[in-house]
Amino acid sequence: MLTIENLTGGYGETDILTGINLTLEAGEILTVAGTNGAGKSTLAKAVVGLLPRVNGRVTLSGSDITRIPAEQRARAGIGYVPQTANVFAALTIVENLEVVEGVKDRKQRIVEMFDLFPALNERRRARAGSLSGGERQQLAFARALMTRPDVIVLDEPTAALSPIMADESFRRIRELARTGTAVLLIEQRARQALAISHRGAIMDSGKVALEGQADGLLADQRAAELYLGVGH
Ligand SMILES: Nc1ncnc2c1ncn2[C@@H]1O[C@H](COP(=O)(O)OP(=O)(O)OP(=O)(O)O)[C@@H](O)[C@H]1O
Repeated sequence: MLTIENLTGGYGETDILTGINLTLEAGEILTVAGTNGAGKSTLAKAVVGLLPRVNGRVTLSGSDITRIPAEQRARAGIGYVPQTANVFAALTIVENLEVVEGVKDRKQRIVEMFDLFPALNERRRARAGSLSGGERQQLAFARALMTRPDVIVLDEPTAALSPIMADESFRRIRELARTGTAVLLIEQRARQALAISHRGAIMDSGKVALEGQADGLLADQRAAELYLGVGH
C-alpha cells in the first residue's frame, strides 16, 4: 500500500531524515516510536507531502507520490492527523465535518463519524474551540476519516489524552485497521502502541534504528532498554 524507499530530507539544508526504508500493507498498523527529536513527525510530514525537501521515493499503491503536493496526496488516499489537532476553532463540530474537501456521500459519512465518535455527536453544535484536548483530537481524527483514506498517518494521537481515553483511541485505531485502512502510528506510548500493532520501527537521530514485528520488538531487551523504557 505505502512504501518509503531510501528517504532522506529536511526543512532546510540539513538532513533530518536519512535513508529511511519502510513499508505498510493494507490493514496493517506500523508504530513509529523513538526519543524526542528522532524525526518521527518529520517522517510523517514527508509521507503526507509537507516536508520541504525530500529525496528517495514514496509510493502509494504503486504510484510514485514523492513529488506531488499534500492536497493531491490527500485526494489520492492519504489521511493525516497532525500532532496539533487540525480543526477550525470557530466552526462547530458538524461544520468542521461539512467543510472537509473531496468527500463522497457526505451526509452518510457524517452519520458514520458520529457513530464512531459518540462524544462528538453529543456536542455537535459546539464550537471546536470550546472542546477539550481529547475531543479536539477525536474531531481531527473524524475529519481525516471523512474521505475514507487508504492510509492514515497519526502523529501522537494519544498525547493529550487521559489513560482511559488513550485506551479508547487505541481500540478505535485497531478497529480502523480491521476495515483495511493502513495506519502509520507515531506514538510516545510505545509499548501500548506496539501492543495493537503488527510491526514497529524505532527511530533514532533521523534513522530507523530497529524494525520488525511488534511482538518481537516488545520482547527485545535492547529495544526495551534503549527506547521503550524498562517497566513502562
Ligand atoms: N519546522 C522545522 N524547521 C526546522 N527544523 C525542524 C522543524 N520541525 C522539526 N525540526 C527539527 O527536526 C528534528 C526532528 O524533529 P521531529 O519533530 O521530527 O522529532 P520527533 O521525533 O517527532 O520528536 P517529538 O517526539 O519531540 O515530537 C529536530 O531536531 C527538530 O528540531
